[in-house]
Amino acid sequence: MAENHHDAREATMVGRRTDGTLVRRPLSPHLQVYDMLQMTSATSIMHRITGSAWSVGLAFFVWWIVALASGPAAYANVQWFMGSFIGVILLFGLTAVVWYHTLAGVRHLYWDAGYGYDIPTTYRTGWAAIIGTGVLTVLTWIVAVIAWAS
Ligand code: HEM
Repeated sequence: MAENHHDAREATMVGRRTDGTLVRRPLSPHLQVYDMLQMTSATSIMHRITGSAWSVGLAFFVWWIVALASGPAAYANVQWFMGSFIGVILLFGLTAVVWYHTLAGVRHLYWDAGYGYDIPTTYRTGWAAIIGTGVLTVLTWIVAVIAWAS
């Protein structure tokens, strides 16, 4: 496995000068030189995915607001969909998406202030964002269900 990575890297490091002679030039590391998904890359990828998912989720929010202004029939459609099995799964997923993106965003603010760049801290804050997402998502739904039932 390690040898394959080495070969791939060697291959990309060889280039040609304008006179045709070979030259070995340094390139910044790319995907093929990493052994596995690490906390740094995994949390970064999830931040971008949740940012995109949040943008899509906003379309549902707009649907809800427009329906609210359009009258009872339009609003009933939204209520029906959001209360369906798929609607509830979607809203639950969106809750997790929004919490993760926000917590990872706060992690960025911490970095922007100049802290938390060492590997152990990166792992601690990464786990905090992941576990925090689970806890806050469940708490949000407990509060929502209590509010709905009362
Ligand atoms: C309506 C709410 C939001 C939407 C739709 C949204 C969407 C996005 C998207 C699509 C990206 C990826 C951009 C890219 O990779 O080119 C992104 C990145 C980012 N978001 Fe959000 N976001 C929202 C709220 C927030 C909040 C509340 C925070 C902070 C608490 C935040 C912090 C960040 C940061 C720091 C990045 C850059 C991450 C990086 O450089 O790797 N976002 N957002």
